[in-house]
This record gives sequence, structure tokens and C-alpha cells, in this order.
Amino acid sequence: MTSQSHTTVVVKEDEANVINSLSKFIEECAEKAVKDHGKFYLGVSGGSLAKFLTKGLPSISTDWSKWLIFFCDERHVDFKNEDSTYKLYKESLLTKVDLKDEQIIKINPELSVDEAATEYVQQMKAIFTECDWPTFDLLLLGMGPDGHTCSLFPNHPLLSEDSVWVAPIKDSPKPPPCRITMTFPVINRAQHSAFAACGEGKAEMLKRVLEGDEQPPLPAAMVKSATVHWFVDKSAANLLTKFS
Ligand SMILES: O=C1O[C@H](COP(=O)(O)O)[C@@H](O)[C@H](O)[C@H]1O
Repeated sequence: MTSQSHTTVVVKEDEANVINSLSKFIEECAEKAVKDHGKFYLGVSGGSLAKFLTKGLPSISTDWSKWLIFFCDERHVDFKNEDSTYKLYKESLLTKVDLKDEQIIKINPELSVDEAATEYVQQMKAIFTECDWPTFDLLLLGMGPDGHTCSLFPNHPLLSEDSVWVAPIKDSPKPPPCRITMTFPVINRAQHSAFAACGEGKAEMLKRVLEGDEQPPLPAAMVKSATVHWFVDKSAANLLTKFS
């Protein structure tokens, strides 16, 4: 394990070990959060991260009744659509752990994407009462091959959005085009963020995000939660020199 300021990088032999290590970390975060304030406020992403979670989380030991799960980003599609991140968690996680559907805070895909983002914030505000900005215990993030995280893409105006908790996006370069995403003020207020990235396809971007000094910074490099943890396998970490 290597640390630099608030960033920690854990390199594991392979994907299976990344999943184990990430799951253990989530278990510990949940336990601390529940001890501290009786709930575990968790944000989850889609893509490969969702697949890691559906494999790893069923074996952790936790009080599932204390969990509230939000989407760091979500595709604005029907819940039956294969692109729906909610569908993935519902079919592959809720069937295996003692989480109830109402513990997952979902977008309403029947609304327009603008309305869905606003309504998602309203749902969040009903939970994070008396807060100007919410503080998540943990946000679980992915990094796309272009350096995007959540639905925050390189050079997109949403990177500087600082007036709303959750924003709509209608021109996502990665399909589907319409999505909702948490914004950086929310992401960077989280107690912990954790990325998971596996495979050689992530190696070049991981090097740029963790060891580059690009201006403007890549979205994944803009994540500055109180602590930022990376769980990566050897193939993804292959080009790192400072964190290895
Ligand atoms: O579209 C998305 O992509 C990112 C990265 O996904 P990955 O499969 O390349 O790891 C994901 O984190 C995000 O939630 C999702 O909407």
C-alpha cells in the first residue's frame, strides 16, 4: 500500500483480490459510520465497479438495515433497460443480501432528465436534512478510459458545476447520452471515496490520473474527498512509478 497526502493506492495481484480488499474496506467504513451516526450513507457507480460490488458485497458482515444507497451517477433510461445501473444492482445484489428496495434511492426515469435530477436532489434533501451540502460516508467510483468519473467527462462544463447536488447531462460522450450525476462539491465533501480499476486497459489513464499533472485536470484526478482510495490490480498499476 502506498499513500500520498490524502490518496492511498492498494495494488493487488488480480481482480478477485481487488474485490476482496475493496469489500473489506466497505465493511469497515459501514461499521464506523453506523457506530458514529447510526446509518451508512453510500454512493455507488455503474460500469465495472458495479460488477465488483455484486461479486464482493454478498460475503461481507454488516447490518444491511442501516445502509442507504445512492447513485453517484445513473443513466436516464427505463429500469428495464440494460443500461440502467439500478437494474444491475437490483438483479445482482438485492437478490443476494438483506437490502430492501426502498434503501436504494433511485431516479425517476419517467420524468425528463432535468426533472429527474431535481427530484433526485429532493429525495436526498429529505434524508440529509438541515445540510447545505450532503456528506456521504463513502462514494464508490469508477474511472472510464477517458478519465471520466460519475458522468463527469473531460472538458465538459459540468466539471465546474457548483450550484446543485446532482446535475442532468444530455450530451454524455459515452452512451446513453442522458444521465444524472453528482457534482464535485458533493463528491469532494464525502468522508471517503474509493475507486476500483482492473485490467491493462486502465493502466495508461491510471498513470495520467495519479502521476500526471495535466491542466485542465482529468475528472478522476479532481476527486478530493477527505480520503481517496484506489483499489487496483497489477495490470492496471503496471505503469505507475510513484505508487507501486
Ligand atoms: O458510464 C459509466 O462509466 C464509468 C466507468 O465505467 P467503467 O466500466 O469503465 O469502469 C462508471 O463509473 C459510471 O458510473 C458509469 O455511468
